[in-house]
Amino acid sequence: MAQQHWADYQYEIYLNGMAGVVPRLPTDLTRLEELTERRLGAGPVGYVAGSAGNGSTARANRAALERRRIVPRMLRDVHERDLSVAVLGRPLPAPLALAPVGVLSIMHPDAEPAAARAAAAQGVPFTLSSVSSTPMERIAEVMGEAERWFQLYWPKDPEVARSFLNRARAAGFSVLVVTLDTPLLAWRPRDLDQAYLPFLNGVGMANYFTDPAFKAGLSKPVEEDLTAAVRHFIGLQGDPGKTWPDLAFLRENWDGPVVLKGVLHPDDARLAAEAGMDGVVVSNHGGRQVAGSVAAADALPRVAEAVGDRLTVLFDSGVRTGDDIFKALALGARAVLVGRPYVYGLGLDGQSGVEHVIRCLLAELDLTLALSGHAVPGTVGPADLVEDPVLPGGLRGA
Ligand SMILES: Cc1cc2nc3c(=O)[nH]c(=O)nc-3n(C[C@H](O)[C@H](O)[C@H](O)COP(=O)(O)O)c2cc1C
Ligand SMILES: O=C(O)C(=O)c1ccccc1
Repeated sequence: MAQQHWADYQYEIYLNGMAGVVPRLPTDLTRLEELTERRLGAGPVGYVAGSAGNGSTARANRAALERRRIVPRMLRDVHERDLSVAVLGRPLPAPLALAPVGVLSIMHPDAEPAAARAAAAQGVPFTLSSVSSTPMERIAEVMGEAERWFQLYWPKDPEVARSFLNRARAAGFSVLVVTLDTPLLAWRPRDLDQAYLPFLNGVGMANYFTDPAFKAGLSKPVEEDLTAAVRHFIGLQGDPGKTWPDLAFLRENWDGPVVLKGVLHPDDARLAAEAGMDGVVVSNHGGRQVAGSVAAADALPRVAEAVGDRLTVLFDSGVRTGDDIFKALALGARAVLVGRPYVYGLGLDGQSGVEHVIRCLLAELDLTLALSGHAVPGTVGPADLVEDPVLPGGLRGA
């Protein structure tokens, strides 16, 4: 893969400025949420920006990253840099993938295909949610050969689960990301206060409504009884009865890498390794599930220490800037997933908004590496960080 010079986005922006053109979206991605709040409808924005309980987990995610500070090193020849990494046997141009986010059609009519095209254009993996507004086969069409991962919400009916896995395989998805932290939806006040949940109107059901095994469980076609079809989805979706031995099903039905998303405890990471999994995503679902949960960045070093030599450790929840990615690498992640920022980019400017978000994150990461004395991600480690003694978690960066 040709090495990409991510920091060139900085030059490109200044050069465009000489022609009187400034970026359509802010380059400080922490500003995207506020812009989205102003420009998009209250229901969709509340659903995307909202989190569990009083929002303390989402704030803690930011605080745990902000509290850690980079200690730059000088005079280390950072002239030539290469951000590429191998993740689960896949060569990636940088330690970044787009996180699985459901129902993207509420943010932009171009929905998942726009985000998938943006990821493909930048060479970054796109992770398709089970609960997408576009069927997985359509994503395969728009992505061509580009790297794509499939996120499974493990349905109760094993025939539907098997069918999803077979379809994802046939559609060229390489890595299976199985989300464990959402067997039920948490208490989410912003959605509850507006009584807003997109999939109750059938939005985000594309994979289900095109699935033969799912449709076999309906007494009438979806077009004739949408309410019954949605009720069937709710009955299947999430299974709080599952336990670790059930993971054998995944190994039997997926021959590529399997990653468990939503692992926070080092003992769960060890159980994942014992179950023959290939990786974990240290994540608290962007603060959307357990209110009061440990911040994802605080859980990361202990998980990396427990299984870093056996499993691929990925990270998400709270990444907003290139220096956040640097910090996650230093805390033991091989690569990070980003959620809301790309969804805001999509909502504000479609495919080019998503590309802007990817390019900002990676330009900033490239420059942060260079200015901190690193030419490649692999040399970043715990010695590059200190914990800010004057910033107790939670006081800043919410
Ligand atoms: C609107 C929204 C929908 C999401 N849908 C899914 C989903 O369908 N499957 C999943 O595994 N995670 C889902 N997530 C969680 C993301 O994959 C990811 O863990 C989280 O967004 C990371 O935190 P961040 O938004 O702070 O980057 C969703 C997150 C958001 C914001
Ligand atoms: O809202 C979410 O965080 C999420 O993961 C989800 C769960 C069910 C359906 C759609 C999205």
